[in-house]
Amino acid sequence: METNKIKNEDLNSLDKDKKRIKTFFGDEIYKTPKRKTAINVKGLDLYYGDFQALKKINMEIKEKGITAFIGPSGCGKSTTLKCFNRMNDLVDDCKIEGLIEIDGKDINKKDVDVVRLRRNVGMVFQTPNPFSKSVYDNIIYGPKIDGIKDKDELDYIVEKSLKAASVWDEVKDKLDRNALSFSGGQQQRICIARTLSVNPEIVLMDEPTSALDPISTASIEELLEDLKEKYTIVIVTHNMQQAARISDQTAFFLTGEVIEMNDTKEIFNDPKDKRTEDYITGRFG
Ligand SMILES: Nc1ncnc2c1ncn2[C@@H]1O[C@H](COP(=O)(O)OP(=O)(O)OP(=O)(O)O)[C@@H](O)[C@H]1O
Repeated sequence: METNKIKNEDLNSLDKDKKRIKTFFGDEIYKTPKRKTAINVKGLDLYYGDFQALKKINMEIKEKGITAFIGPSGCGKSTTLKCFNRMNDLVDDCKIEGLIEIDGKDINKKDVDVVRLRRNVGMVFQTPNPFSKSVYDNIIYGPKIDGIKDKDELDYIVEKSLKAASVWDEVKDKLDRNALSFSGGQQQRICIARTLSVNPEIVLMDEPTSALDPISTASIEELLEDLKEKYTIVIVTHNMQQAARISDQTAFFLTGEVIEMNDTKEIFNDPKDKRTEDYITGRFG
C-alpha cells in the first residue's frame, strides 16, 4: 500500500532542471528554462450522459517536461487525459464543451484528423497491452499504417524506438518472440517504444507503473527522465512520491475540478489550497 508521505529525497530532485546561466555582468545564476505551452485547456466541461465528470478545467501544460495529475479515485484525471487525444469520442453519450488547444489548434474542431491527432498524442495504459505479435511487429504496426514498407527503414525505426524506450539491449536478440512473453516491465517499455515509433510530440500515460514491481517502476521512471528532453509527457499517478520525484508540474484534481496546478515543488512544499495540503499530507484520499 502506497503512503501519501513525501520523502526529502523526492523533493531534493526537484531542482535538477535548473540550468546555470551567465548574466551580462558575468555572474552565474541558476534559472529554470521557460518552456512553451504544449496543451492549453480553457473552460473544459465534460458530461457522461447527465453526469458532469469535468467542471471548468483550465490548465497550461508546458512542452518537453513531465506534468503529473494527482487526486483521489474518480476525480477526473483519466477523463482529462483522454480528452487530449479524443479517446472520449469512443464513449457513447459523452459531451465536451470548452477549448483544448494543441500547438495552438482546437483539437475538437470538426475538420481535425483524429488519426493524425492520436499519432501526435500517443497513449500508454496502466496494464501493458502489447499485441500478441512479435516485438518487431508491435513496433512497426504504426509506421506500416503510415505507409512505410522499406525493410531497412522499418529495422531502423524498431531499433531507434526500442533504444529510446531503454529496452533494446534486453530484446534485440529476441525480436521475433511474442511481446506477451516478456516481463511486465519489459512489456510496458515495449508499449512505450510502440508509442514512440510514430514520432509523437506528446505522450499520455495513465498510471503506467501501477501494475509493475518496484524495480520495473524505477526503470520506467528513469526512462521518463530521459524522454522528457524530447517529449511532452502527461502522467496520471496515485503515487505521490512518483509525482514529486519525476514531474515538473503537478495538477491536483478533486471531484472533477482542478483545485491547484503549479510547479511540482510549489505544490508539495507550499500548497496554496488547504484541500491540496490535506491530500498531499495524507489527511484524505
Ligand atoms: N465511460 C464512462 N461513463 C460514465 N461515467 C464515467 C465513464 N468514465 C468515467 N466515468 C466517471 O467519471 C468520473 C471520473 O472518472 P475518471 O476515470 O476520470 O477518474 P480518475 O480520477 O482517473 O479515477 P482513478 O484514479 O480511480 O482512475 C468518475 O465518477 C467515473 O465513474
